[in-house]
Amino acid sequence: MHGVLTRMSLEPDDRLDTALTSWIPQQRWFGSKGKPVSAVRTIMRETVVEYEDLRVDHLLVSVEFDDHEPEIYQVPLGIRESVSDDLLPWVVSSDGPVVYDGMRDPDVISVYADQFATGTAPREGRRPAGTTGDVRFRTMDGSVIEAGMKGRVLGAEQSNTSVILGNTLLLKIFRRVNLGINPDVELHRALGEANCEFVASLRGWMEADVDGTETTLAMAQDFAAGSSEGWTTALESVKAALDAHDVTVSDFASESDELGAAVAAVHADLASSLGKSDDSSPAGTVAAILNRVEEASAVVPQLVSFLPRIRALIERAKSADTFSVQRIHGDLHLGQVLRTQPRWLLIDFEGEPAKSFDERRIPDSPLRDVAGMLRSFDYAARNLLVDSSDAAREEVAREWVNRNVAAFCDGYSRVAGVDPRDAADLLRAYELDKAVYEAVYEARNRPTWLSIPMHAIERLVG
Ligand SMILES: Nc1ncnc2c1ncn2[C@@H]1O[C@H](COP(=O)(O)OP(=O)(O)O)[C@@H](O)[C@H]1O
Ligand SMILES: O=P(O)(O)O[C@H]1O[C@H](CO)[C@@H](O[C@H]2O[C@H](CO)[C@@H](O)[C@H](O)[C@H]2O)[C@H](O)[C@H]1O
Repeated sequence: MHGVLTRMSLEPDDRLDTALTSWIPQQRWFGSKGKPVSAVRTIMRETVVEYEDLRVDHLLVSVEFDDHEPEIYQVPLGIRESVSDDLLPWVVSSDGPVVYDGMRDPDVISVYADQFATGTAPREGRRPAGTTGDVRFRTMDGSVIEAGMKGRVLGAEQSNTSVILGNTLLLKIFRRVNLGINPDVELHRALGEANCEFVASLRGWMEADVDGTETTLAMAQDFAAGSSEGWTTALESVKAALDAHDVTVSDFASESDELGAAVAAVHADLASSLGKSDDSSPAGTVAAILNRVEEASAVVPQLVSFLPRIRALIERAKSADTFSVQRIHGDLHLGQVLRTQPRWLLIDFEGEPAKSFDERRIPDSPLRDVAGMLRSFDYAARNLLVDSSDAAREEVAREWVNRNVAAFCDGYSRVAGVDPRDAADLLRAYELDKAVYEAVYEARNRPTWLSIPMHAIERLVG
């Protein structure tokens, strides 16, 4: 263990809770978009440091709703008398001292970096406040995290907030906090034990006991400097193909083949570290998929007319052969893979944000991850066409998808020894499940992209 945060006396702060009630729902990482928040209640508040012009408070808040269970979110806050213009977009409240999203301030990021590296010892000129708190910083055996690293928040915000420290580490603060060990830490640790070369090494994590349960708050792993996101490189290839009306001009197929091989290797390592069972029956899996589809129809009414055909597809998948289940990635898509010079890396093993940790730990078929990637090839090709109805471009997009799906499955089969296309009905059921999940995601977050999964659902149900 390398350090503890210090705790300030926990004065109730109703005004801050009120400000957070309107601020949190506007954040990209807020998972329950569209559901009205009734209140925000601070459940843990620890002052990390307090010195002349900056105080850093680490907050866990319970976001409450009228019609469903509360959700816990993590909000590292910077507090200053006044802030520079670049921090203005991140202000939570300026009623008194200015309270803002600390992850946008390099000084606040340095405070966290130092807590990771140096434990309780404050840097010169910084005065820790209060008594010892509950947040703990852990490092993997043999990993050294140096003090004094500077950091910056990584580009676009996603489900969580990631910061690059010293160009060597990536520190990800989980925004939605579920009680327990985050699967991202759990699976990275298991893959490290299996010496898997297709993930970045886990170096450390931050945790606290929340409601008496050891709970992951953040994780630090090697930063793959100079890597490119699979989504970005795939889009470049699609764009070149569409412009030239030729899928071979900027060929992505060899990348897709290597990616398939990398995903199969990660699946093999997860199975060797955490086990696998070979005779799962499809009945439970497909029943769960149908259940999700029916729930999703309440959020996306356009799904209702597809329900009879969806039920027929699910019925066919029920009679599929038994299949293997094991721990998998759970939310695999082109935004979850990084191309480094020698190889692809898989990132973000958190699983599907909408599921509880217990649900994410249920062993599942590797076909779910394969289906996630197949859906992502379709996304890459189609998102450039959402506003057009040009048949020739649509044809090129379709060819691009077919070519890359085939290459991915070829690469996967070569390493896994089984071809995912041989389990066609189950694979289709998993693709449908993902497309329905995406329809809900797009309806809530990017309604102009809803047509992408809706087209796929239409195609999948035939
Ligand atoms: N180890 C890494 N090295 C370099 N960049 C990374 C690494 N891990 C993640 N990233 C970048 O950070 C972004 C967010 O990471 P991710 O784990 O997917 O977070 P989130 O849970 O917020 O989706 C990724 O899209 C990728 O660009
Ligand atoms: O933020 P996460 O990585 O946890 O994933 C969520 O957001 C993704 C979008 O950022 C969403 O992915 C969908 O859009 C991607 C393109 O932006 C595409 O590559 C994926 O195939 C598609 O599913 C993901 O579903 C959601 O969980």
